[in-house]
Amino acid sequence: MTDLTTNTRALEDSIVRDLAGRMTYSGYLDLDRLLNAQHPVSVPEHHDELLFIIQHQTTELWLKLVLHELQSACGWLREDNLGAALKAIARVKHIQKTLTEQWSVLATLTPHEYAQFRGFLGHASGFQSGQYRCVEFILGNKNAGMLPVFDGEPAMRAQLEELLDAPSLYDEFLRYLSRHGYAVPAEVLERDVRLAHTFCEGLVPLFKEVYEDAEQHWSAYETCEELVDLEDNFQLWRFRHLRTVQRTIGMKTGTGGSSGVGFLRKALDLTFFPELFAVRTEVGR
Ligand code: HEM
Ligand SMILES: N[C@@H](CC(=O)c1ccccc1NC=O)C(=O)O
Repeated sequence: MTDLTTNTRALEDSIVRDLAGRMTYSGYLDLDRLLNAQHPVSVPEHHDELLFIIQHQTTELWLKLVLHELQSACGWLREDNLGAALKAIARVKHIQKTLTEQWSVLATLTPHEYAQFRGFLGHASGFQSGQYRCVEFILGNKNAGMLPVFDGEPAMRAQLEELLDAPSLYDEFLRYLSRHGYAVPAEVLERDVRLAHTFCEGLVPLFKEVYEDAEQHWSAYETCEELVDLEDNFQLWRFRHLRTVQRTIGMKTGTGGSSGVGFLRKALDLTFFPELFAVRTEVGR
C-alpha cells in the first residue's frame, strides 16, 4: 500500500533482497560491460559526445536484433514456415520504426556542439558499420566492394562474406513462391546471389496476378506487402539520417571520405524489391 503522507511505496516483505550468489539483473544483462563501453575521445570531454555515442550504440544493438530476426526469417522461408518468417519481419518493422524515431534525439545536437568534437573522430564513420552492411546484404543490396573496409575486423568480414554468399530474404521468398507453384523465371532462381538483385521484368506478371486477386493468393500477397513495408521503413531511416546530417554538418564532406549529403542521397535511389514497386504501375491495366 502507498503511504500518502510520505508518498513512499512500502516494499513487500516477499521481495528478494539477498541476491548473493543468485542471478541478478545486472549480471544477466552484463551491465558492467554495457555501461562501461562509452569512451568519449574529445579532450576536454565534450558534454554532447555521450549522446553521440549512445545514439550509435543503441542503433547497433537494435541492428543486432534486426539481423538475428532477418536471418531466422530466411531460414524459416527455406523450411516453408511462412508464418514464422512473417512474425519475424513484423518485429523488424517495429524496430525500424523505433530507429527512425530515434533520430529526433540526435537532432537536438546543434551544428556548433558537433563541430566542437567532430575533429576527434578522425576518419571513423557510420560508413564502417558492419551490421548495417549485413542488413543491406540480407535485404539483397549486395556489394562485394564493401568487404575491404572490414579487413581490420576479421569476424565482421567473415559474417559479411557469409551473407554475401547466401541467398537474400527476397531470393528465399522467390524460391518459396517457385516451390508453391508460381512461375518464377529461372534466371532469378539461378542468379549469382553475390550480386545485388536487379530488376527482372519476368516477375512483374506474377506479382500482378497476386495483387489483382489477393484473396486467392493471400500468403504471397501478405508477404509481398511485408517486404514493401521493410523497404519503406529502411528508406525512411536513410532519409532521416540524411536530414540529420544536413542540419548538423551541412554540405561538409564526411569523416569517412565521401562527399557527405550527396553520397547519402544516392542511396535513396536504391531499391531492394524493384518488381514489388513496378507491379503498382501495372495493377488494373
Ligand atoms: C550528427 C550525426 C551524424 C552525421 C553528421 C553523420 C554523417 C554521415 C556521413 C557524412 C556519412 C557518409 C560517409 C562519410 O563520408 O562519412 C554517413 C554514413 C553513414 N552513417 Fe552517419 N552520421 C551521423 C549519425 C549516424 C548515426 C547515429 C548512425 C547510426 C548508426 C549513422 C550511420 C551511418 C551509416 C550506416 C552510414 C553509411 C550510409 C551509406 O553507406 O549509405 N550515422 N554518416
Ligand atoms: N560521418 C560523420 C561522423 C559520424 O557521424 C560518425 C563518426 C564515428 C562513428 C559513427 C559516426 N556516425 C555516422 O556516420 C561526419 O562526417 O561527421
